[in-house]
Amino acid sequence: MMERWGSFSLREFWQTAGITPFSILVDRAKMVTEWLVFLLSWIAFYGFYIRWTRRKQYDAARGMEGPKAYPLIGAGYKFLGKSTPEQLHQVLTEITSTYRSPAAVWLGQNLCLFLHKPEHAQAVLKSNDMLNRANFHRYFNVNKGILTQPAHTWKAHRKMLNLCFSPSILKGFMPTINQKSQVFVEQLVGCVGKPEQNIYLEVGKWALDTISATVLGLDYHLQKTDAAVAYLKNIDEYLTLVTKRMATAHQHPDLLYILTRDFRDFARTGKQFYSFSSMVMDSKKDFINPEVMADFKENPRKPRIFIDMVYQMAAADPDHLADEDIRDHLDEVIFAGHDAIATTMAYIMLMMAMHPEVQERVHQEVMSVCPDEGAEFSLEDCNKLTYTEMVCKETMRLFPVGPIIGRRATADVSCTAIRRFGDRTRTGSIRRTSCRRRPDQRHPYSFLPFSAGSRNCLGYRYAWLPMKIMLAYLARSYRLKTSLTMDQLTLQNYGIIILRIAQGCQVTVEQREGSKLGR
Ligand code: HEM
Repeated sequence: MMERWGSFSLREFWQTAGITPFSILVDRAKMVTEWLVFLLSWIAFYGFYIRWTRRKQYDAARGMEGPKAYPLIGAGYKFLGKSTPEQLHQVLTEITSTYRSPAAVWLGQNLCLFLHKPEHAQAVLKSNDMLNRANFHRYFNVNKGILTQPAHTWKAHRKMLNLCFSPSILKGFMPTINQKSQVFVEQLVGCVGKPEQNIYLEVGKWALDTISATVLGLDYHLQKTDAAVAYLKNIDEYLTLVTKRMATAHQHPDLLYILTRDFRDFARTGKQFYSFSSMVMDSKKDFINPEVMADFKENPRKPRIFIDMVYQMAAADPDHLADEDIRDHLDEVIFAGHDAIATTMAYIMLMMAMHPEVQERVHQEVMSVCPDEGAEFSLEDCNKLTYTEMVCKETMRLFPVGPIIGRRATADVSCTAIRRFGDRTRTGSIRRTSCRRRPDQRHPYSFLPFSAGSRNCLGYRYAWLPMKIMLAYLARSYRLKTSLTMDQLTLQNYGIIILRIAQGCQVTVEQREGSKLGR
């Protein structure tokens, strides 16, 4: 009701006095109620929509074990405040050790199934409807290479890139792999007699040097210079930021992430991460000459080293394989290749240092196959190193560098114990294995260090060569020791897909009697 004093209304009088009149309060309450009704209807509608479009997933998850899920957040609270690699490892281990496979974990409104039974892993890895990587790979910000591509573009590329690790190519790598391992043991003389130290960086340099000189065909002599040190040191910071983002819900949307301080650090470390592939692409700039192009055209199925094959694919299909895509292919193989080999080798060395009797047996085997310190190992020699291979496998069983394989279903897939799960369901498969059974009684999918199925590790045949050869060179000339024990090791999970031992490769290095290295 408006009473007027001359030309001055009562409402204006109250407002001048700083008091809100009752009629205005009623107006506001009405407005707030209208907004609340709108918001609640919208939430109800959205909830109904989610429930309806994901009804298959809700059906599938019913009856499965898993942490309690709440509306909107699902079981996301499990990751609350758990954003460091150690904490992430603990959460993931807790989930897989508490709930039976397949365990249903709702992350927000997305259903993630954790499978850790060999039969379940087999059903997933053999299925043609499970060839897409899980969504969390997007946080690495590299998504057009062979490792991350969606299945429809990946298939043709993988068919070509399989040729890069054919027997004839691997045979051709042997002198370089030997030479790089020889450099490693020569450099290790510098660590003899020093107190216990983490030599992970040295192992990383060896791995990157070997990958560059073979898979990329470019020898930068990375163990003799510091050219790769910044790249290698940057990796953990980059992966820590990716891990934090994955475990922090409000950092998921790109629009919010770019406002954070972490984004600035991610951009900086990302630049360093891509610096290696930039150097490689610069080195290859003048590579595509008419002669090379003619060879690409005439021999499209000829086995070539990885980098040449990528350039051949780009020449054949320039519209779909631009410079950016070439860079992603290179970044992914450089990272997937060197990091997996370096971490696995570091753990094998640590395990040998912890188990002297095992180390002595490896030494004996190497000496029985190729005792001369200057002599190279052949492919036949490598095949004879059976005990050495068992030591590598046991280390990979205990510390698989890729502990989780994340895949996304594009159609219904059924496993023995999984009823059905539909589009957009994510599957995290944690590999836990048992060594108690006799090898012939074990399920073939109970030990998968390189995964299995058509999207398994591209470089698994190659990986065995540098690992066995470096280990043989090492065991021939050195003895490693450590004060660490198994229960002191701290496990970390980076970016959900990478397992690390926080202590790296903390050892003392002793030169064996009779070794002439550095003398
Ligand atoms: C000890 C050494 C290695 C281990 C334990 C390892 C393990 C793995 C695992 C578990 C995967 C995931 C497979 C899946 O999703 O099913 C993978 C993928 C891959 N690895 Fe390896 N890897 C190693 C060395 C290498 C090397 C040396 C290279 C290259 C030179 C390489 C290149 C790749 C690539 C390109 C993929 C993606 C394959 C695709 O998506 O088609 N890896 N690796």
